[in-house]
Amino acid sequence: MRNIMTVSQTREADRFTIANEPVSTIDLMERASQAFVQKFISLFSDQRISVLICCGPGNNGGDGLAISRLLYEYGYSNIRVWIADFNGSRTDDFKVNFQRLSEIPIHVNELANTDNFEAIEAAIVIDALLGSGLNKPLEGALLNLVRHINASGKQVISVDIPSGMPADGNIMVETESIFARDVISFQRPKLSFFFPESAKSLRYFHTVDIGLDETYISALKTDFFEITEDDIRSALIKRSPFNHKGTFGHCLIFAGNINTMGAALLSAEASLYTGSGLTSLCIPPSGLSALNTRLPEAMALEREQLPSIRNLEKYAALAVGPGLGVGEDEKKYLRLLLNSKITSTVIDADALNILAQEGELFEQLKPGTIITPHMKEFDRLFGSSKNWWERTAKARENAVKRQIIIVLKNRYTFIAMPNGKVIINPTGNPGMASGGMGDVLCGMIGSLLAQGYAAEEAAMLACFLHGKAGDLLAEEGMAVIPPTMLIQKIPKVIGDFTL
Ligand SMILES: NC(=O)C1=CN([C@@H]2O[C@H](COP(=O)(O)OP(=O)(O)OC[C@H]3O[C@@H](n4cnc5c(N)ncnc54)[C@H](OP(=O)(O)O)[C@@H]3O)[C@@H](O)[C@H]2O)[C@H](O)CC1
Ligand SMILES: [K+]
Repeated sequence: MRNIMTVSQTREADRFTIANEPVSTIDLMERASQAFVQKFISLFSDQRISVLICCGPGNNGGDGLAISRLLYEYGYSNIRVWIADFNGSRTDDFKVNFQRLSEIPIHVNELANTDNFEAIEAAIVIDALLGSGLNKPLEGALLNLVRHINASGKQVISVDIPSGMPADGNIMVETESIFARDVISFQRPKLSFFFPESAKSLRYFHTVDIGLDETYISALKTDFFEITEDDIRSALIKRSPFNHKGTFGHCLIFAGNINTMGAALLSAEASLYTGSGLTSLCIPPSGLSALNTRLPEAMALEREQLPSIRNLEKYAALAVGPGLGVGEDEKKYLRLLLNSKITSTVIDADALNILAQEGELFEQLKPGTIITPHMKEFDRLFGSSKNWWERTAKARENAVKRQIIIVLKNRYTFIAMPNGKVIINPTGNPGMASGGMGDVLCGMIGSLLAQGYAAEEAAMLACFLHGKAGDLLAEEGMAVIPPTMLIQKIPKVIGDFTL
């Protein structure tokens, strides 16, 4: 896991690195600027491109000045610099870089404290106005400059973070900032980049290593972690020669209704392709011929038969909810299943909507149960929130209080764990935004639970592999990814990490 630092922890890591490496602050700034420039060159290799670098008075601006000099040294000659120093005091390292820049022929314009800014001619704007030192919302001339840059329609590349964007996740609806196409962020992504409200401030982010002490950083106590490929490699168990279908468990999926049988089929197919030894799908009779035709590997269990089954614990895991409906029969059977001896459970979609209506059933969830709400389902369960920061806080609080795992689905899914940590899944892409993707995820989680993975691991693995399968398809040129196509990719993704 890669821990995500807060701004104050980044400052601590700075201080530790400066004292212990040791390295001077000005050399660290140079290193950060070099790292930025290397990434910039990989994005824009044409040295004739015109670049305007907008610098504030702090160290973010100091980076901007160093970046201007370095770009010039790398052959980018069409460079101009604007300094927006409206009332802030210049930091020492800003002053050093200002002096260094004066020794090379780059046009520097110190902007007056006014709202009258000249038109931006350059093709690219590098935004080094404010970084992680932001301590209040933008206002006055600086806010107008930010609006002027945004209105120019030019491609903006931000240094460390879009100016005006708070870094630690609590982004208010009214927050205004630079809108950057790319952000080149130092050492770690900022927590805010993973929150949906970040969409108004940036499109892509890249993280560059500036040589802060990693041993120190990984020992910092943080609440948010990002899943890495190494985590997946070490968590996924390789199959052994003497394994048999019994080794990989039996997943029972309770899903589907007359008009939403497809959701049940998607979950069952995802369970099969994720590797459970056996998959049974519990559906109404109207879905039986579809199941037998489409998924010969899966077994059918008619819904009405549920009460007569004495040994439900033969199912190693239970996945409930996709396309289920919220009628009285569904409520009755859901209650029966959640009260059964099956201990590994994932609850999705309509089963969550039933829980939102049946408070006492929700209160009785077994420890280690996984719930997978999207935003609307989450708000139905836990009440509305004014922003994602508040919603995430509620997810953490409830995961701890109820000792359950809450998979709060989004572009970057947040997995709130019973120990209070939030695990962020980095995989996935906009091509996956279609109905049915959640049903696939639910089937994958059920399958991993059936195979014996602990609930925390099953949630983390399923989210990562699900997004990764989508990413592989995107790399193959798929702009739109139908869930059935994603399912086909799951065995390959698992193979990439285990074979
Ligand atoms: N380890 C690293 O990641 C490194 C990062 N570097 C770069 O340093 C910046 C952070 O630099 P810092 O000087 O701390 O802060 P900023 O440049 O972001 O801000 C400067 C000052 O601006 C004032 N401020 C804050 N909010 C506003 C606002 N809304 N409007 C106007 N002015 C504002 C504030 O000063 P005050 O006097 O108001 O307190 C800030 O202090 C980081 O982002 C990186 O780019 C290093 O270069 C290398 C190591
Ligand atoms: K910035």
